Amino acid sequence: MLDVQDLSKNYGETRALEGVSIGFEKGTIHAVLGENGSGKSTLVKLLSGIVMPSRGRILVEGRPLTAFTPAAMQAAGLATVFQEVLLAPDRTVTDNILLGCDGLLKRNIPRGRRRDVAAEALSRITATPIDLDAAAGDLPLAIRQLIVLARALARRPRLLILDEITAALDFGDREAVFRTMEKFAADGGLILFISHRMDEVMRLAARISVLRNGRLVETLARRDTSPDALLRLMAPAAAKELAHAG
Ligand SMILES: Nc1ncnc2c1ncn2[C@@H]1O[C@H](COP(=O)(O)OP(=O)(O)OP(=O)(O)O)[C@@H](O)[C@H]1O
Repeated sequence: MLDVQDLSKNYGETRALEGVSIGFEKGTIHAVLGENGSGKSTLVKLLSGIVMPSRGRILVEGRPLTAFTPAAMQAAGLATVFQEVLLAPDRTVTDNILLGCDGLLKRNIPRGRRRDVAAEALSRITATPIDLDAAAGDLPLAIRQLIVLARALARRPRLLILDEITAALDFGDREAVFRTMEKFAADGGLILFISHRMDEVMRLAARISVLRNGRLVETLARRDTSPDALLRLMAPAAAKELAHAG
């Protein structure tokens, strides 16, 4: 469904991503693991059209993308939820969920239906009651995180990129978000899941790609690996130290 081939990004002398090739399959939760600075955010930014690749290709359903802009990525069916919660603080929860939906979708939602569409998107990811008319900026971080996830889902993407989104969530909301992720994949979508948390990765991901120093170390099936083995792939030196300390 999504392939990156020889994908590279340089910032001056820094090789943030170097020759990374990964095939992502539909109906899968695919995790990308790596230490700070390993290139995870750079991969997400490339797939979101925020930065241009220095080299390499991105293919969706076998077709190489020719434009690298957020609009082009959205048109190809990708939606990203970023680590930093980006929303319009003075606008209502409803406005924020429908904000950025493409023009077509906006025109298709009559005024009176806007709140229903927003409520439906939120109900898919949380049982927490959220005031749809509140200014988004006045709400706690966890709620704001759910709003940006609801916004991504309202666009009905085929491919959802989740970049470290669970940190702010409490247990109940996190479980609700996991169930939504599993359903999204079961319905044939692809989730690219960026997380530091090994427990989340081992629980959710069917496939795992490990990055180190901007390079792909390996892509493997979860059933063929273990947290210890993944740690060794992510950071061989640290894993050795841990083993000695133990
Ligand atoms: N805009 C930039 N200008 C210069 N160097 C950058 C820029 N963005 C990232 N880098 C460098 O590229 C490398 C990869 O960074 P990246 O943010 O992709 O890693 P990461 O795995 O996402 O880390 P983190 O978990 O801290 O977000 C790092 O060495 C980083 O310092």
